[in-house]
Amino acid sequence: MPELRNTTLVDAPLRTVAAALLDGLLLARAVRGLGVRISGEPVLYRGASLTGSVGPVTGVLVVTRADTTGVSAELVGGPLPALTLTTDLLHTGGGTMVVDSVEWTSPGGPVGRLADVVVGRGLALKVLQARARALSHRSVELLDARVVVGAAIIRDGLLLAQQRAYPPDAAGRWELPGGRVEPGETDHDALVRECREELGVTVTPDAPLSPDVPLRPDLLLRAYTAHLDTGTPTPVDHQAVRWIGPTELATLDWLPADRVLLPALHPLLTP
Ligand SMILES: Nc1nc2c([nH]c(=O)n2[C@H]2C[C@H](O)[C@@H](COP(=O)(O)OP(=O)(O)OP(=O)(O)O)O2)c(=O)[nH]1
Repeated sequence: MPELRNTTLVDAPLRTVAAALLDGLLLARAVRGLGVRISGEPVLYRGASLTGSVGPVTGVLVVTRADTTGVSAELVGGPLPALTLTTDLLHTGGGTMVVDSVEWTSPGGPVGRLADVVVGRGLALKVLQARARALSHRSVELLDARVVVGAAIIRDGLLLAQQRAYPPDAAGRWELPGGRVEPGETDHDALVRECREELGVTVTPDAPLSPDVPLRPDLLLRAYTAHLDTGTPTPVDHQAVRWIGPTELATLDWLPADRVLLPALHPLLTP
């Protein structure tokens, strides 16, 4: 199976580069001008799909891994050969090493193999290099982003989720309790304050749950696991709050960014 690799050193911590990698529009922006069109969701999560086309040929890439170690995606269906795109992140003393690799099956026959070498490899390398440049740029942008903290409060194997009441495009969708970190606050301070204001409860935050998730150019979501110390969660500005189990987790209409958190949340819940 032919394979192509591209390695880039990004001058940002692994946590920031992992977040930039989850930007669903990064690849689409990177390949503009290369004759490749990509569309998809604003954020990459396990199970998300991206549609790519080169000329009249279209394929669907499905994300199979999106966590702090990197992202993988596989091309499914369509007339194109089987293709796997893998990006691994490695912490180094001088930044984050990004190792991209693409593996694919060659089309059959001598003409197919020639097209593979001339067209396939050339295009794949250009796409990888353009994506690596876009990733560096997005990582540097995210270094200055404001942080929205989210609390994954688990009790008796259930997760506390809250349902937004506004704005109209988010109303009815589910999220974790939390909000923006104010200047001078730590992430933990902000989580404790937001849970008191939004739900009337006292919580103790613990460790980060998953990679940071990019929300906007200058905003990212950072989720922490947390314990409920005192109080009964009562919605103040939200439509509802609910304790949910592992089965319900996948069926709720979450905000898009929260879909990234589901694989990390699932093992913490018990039926
Ligand atoms: N608290 C919280 N916010 C989330 C989650 N996922 C997610 O995309 N967000 C978004 C929704 C909001 O746009 C932003 C939180 O900002 P905020 O606490 O100031 O809420 P807000 O509605 O007043 O903010 P805004 O969008 O009106 O600027 O983060 C989540 O799980 N918890």
